Amino acid sequence: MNPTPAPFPTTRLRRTRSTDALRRLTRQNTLTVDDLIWPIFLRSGEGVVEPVGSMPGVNRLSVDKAVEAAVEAQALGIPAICLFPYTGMEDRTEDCAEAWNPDNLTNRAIRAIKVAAPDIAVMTDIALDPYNINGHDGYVRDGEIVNDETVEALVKMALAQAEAGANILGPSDMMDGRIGAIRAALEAANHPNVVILSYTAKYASGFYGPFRDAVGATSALSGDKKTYQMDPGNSDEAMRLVARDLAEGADMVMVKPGLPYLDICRRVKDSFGVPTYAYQVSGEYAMVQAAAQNGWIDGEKVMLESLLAFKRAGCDGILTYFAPAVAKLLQDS
Ligand SMILES: NCc1[nH]cc(CCC(=O)O)c1CC(=O)O
Repeated sequence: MNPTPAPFPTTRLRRTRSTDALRRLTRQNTLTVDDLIWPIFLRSGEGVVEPVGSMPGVNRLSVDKAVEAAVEAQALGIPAICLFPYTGMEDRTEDCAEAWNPDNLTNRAIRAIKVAAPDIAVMTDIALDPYNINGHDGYVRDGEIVNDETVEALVKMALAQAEAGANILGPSDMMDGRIGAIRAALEAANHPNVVILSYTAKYASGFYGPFRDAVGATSALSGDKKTYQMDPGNSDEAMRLVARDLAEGADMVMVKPGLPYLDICRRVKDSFGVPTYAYQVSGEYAMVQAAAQNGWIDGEKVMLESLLAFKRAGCDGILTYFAPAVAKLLQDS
């Protein structure tokens, strides 16, 4: 379809923009609370709400406070919450065994949230970085991030999370073959309905900086993640990754970071037509908040506009630290 507008003044494209009613009537994309996944940070302790310096408005929460957040999110109509543990050096070992401890921070939080807010979908992160002595998402052997051995550990981590009651597993590690291995293990362990939202096109990005502060990974990480996360120059490779992950049993796919990679979101949606998500990551959030705090932009407007952009680019939903703020705004409007 390629409509040819009649010449001016028969066609005046401003006509349909001239009133709020007409603008609403002709709007193609809208943002709703159903589009939101809220990432939260967990930490040990009780009654703890600890601000993350580089992410104004975001806190690390002890399990009891995370439960309160989940109850609030459920009441706001947010469909899913995503859990990330803050860990210190004492939680990190060479074998990363804490990652599949049934009583680790994430697994305790999943169980508590499923009791208090049973209707909200609980999503998790699968990667070894919170528990790895060197901060990498996979095992490091002689300076190399090894693939296959890491996948075996990721499967154990995934099963422990499914066992705790997680609804959506989010492998964020970018190892090859992990989706198929996790899917087979879930089927074998009688978890047929656990969803895999694969971090499929995850780029080696500078936009993850504040997140690494939030989870305590900044000082732990040695080197960079370029041998497993994608090169920001690539686009075709993302299509091959999506095809691969779908073939291995992913139910939903993700592009990450968000705004700088909207072209990838659009290509994925057009090429595959599958449930497609974007992660508006910590650095994107921090940029908006910092500029808003300085009075340089209208934070609320930019928040809504940036999230609507994901819908326009074809995304079915967005992981965003703005989720509760947006949900409240949408409720009031
Ligand atoms: N596997 C770790 C992980 N899971 C989500 C994020 C980033 C999220 C954000 O920046 O908001 C990262 C960081 C990384 O890969 O170093």
